[in-house]
Amino acid sequence: MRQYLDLLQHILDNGFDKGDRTGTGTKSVFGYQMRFNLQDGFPLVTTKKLHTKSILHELLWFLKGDTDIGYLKQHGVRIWDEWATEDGRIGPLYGKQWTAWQKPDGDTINQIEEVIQTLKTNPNSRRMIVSAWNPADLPDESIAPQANVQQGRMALAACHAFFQFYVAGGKLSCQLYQRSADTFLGVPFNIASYAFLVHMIAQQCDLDVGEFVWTGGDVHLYNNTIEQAKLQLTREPMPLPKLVIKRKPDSIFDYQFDDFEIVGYESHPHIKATVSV
Ligand SMILES: Nc1nc(=O)c2c([nH]1)NC[C@@H]1CN(c3ccc(C(=O)N[C@@H](CCC(=O)O)C(=O)O)cc3)CN21
Ligand SMILES: O=c1ccn([C@H]2C[C@H](O)[C@@H](COP(=O)(O)O)O2)c(=O)[nH]1
Repeated sequence: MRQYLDLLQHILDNGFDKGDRTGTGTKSVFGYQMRFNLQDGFPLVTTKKLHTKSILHELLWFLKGDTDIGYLKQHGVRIWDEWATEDGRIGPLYGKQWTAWQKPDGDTINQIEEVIQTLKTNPNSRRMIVSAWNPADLPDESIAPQANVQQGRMALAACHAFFQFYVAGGKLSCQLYQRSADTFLGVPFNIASYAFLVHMIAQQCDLDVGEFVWTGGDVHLYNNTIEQAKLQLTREPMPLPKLVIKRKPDSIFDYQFDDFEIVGYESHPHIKATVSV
């Protein structure tokens, strides 16, 4: 994961000091791209230990169309706790937009299902896109996440907002546009999550995996994660692990946690950081 270390260094060298919604303050650059050839291994950061269980449960939760943190809590995943209402809701975020985008006529669109259908029938299409960026459901930045949810809006505006698939030479690639990127805590999760998703969709469509291209907008290191980023830069990356999917479920919506095994994940120790809310 040299690409990730290069990004940390790039922000330290070129980042502007920039205030932000959470009040923590950041070092920030605008626009950055990383490419991961998924044939080279599964892109899990190795210069700190990642909690893959949280990443995979979160993705399976999105695919369920679920926006209630009950499922995450049941599995001991706490990464959405700070943004949920007391009764566990985060509003119409990823799960809702991916699988049940609201149409004006009352019907809904399952964007994941449609993309898979197109991949199977017309893989040359240049329109294989999923958008979580639904302006009608965006929160008001000046009030708390929970207050937005009470008004029927997203707790946070979608960060991994828009992704596109591409097929060439029998391989499935995906590019994500992430409008806002917490490079220390969020980005390692986001890269691994989309890598899981590409493997799952490739299996469903009988394709090999190609590249995951990560494109970031406001790419920042919160000021309370700068020392942690520097510590990571003193560590040598290790060889990437491999992902094994043990079964081919009937649909993208039928995967279970136990279907996945990460083989050979070696990493340096975990590094603690406080998430900015
Ligand atoms: N500031 C901020 N950064 C984010 O990455 C982020 C948000 N807010 N809000 C919404 C979601 C929630 N996500 C999160 C939230 C917390 C961790 C986190 O604390 N990670 C720790 C512990 C992981 C665990 O317990 O599983 C880590 O060390 O990676 C990661 C992603 C990603 N998103
Ligand atoms: O999947 C995610 C979700 C969130 N983030 C980060 C990016 C920002 O640091 C915050 C969101 O704050 P905004 O003010 O809405 O930009 O969360 C992430 O990196 N990955």
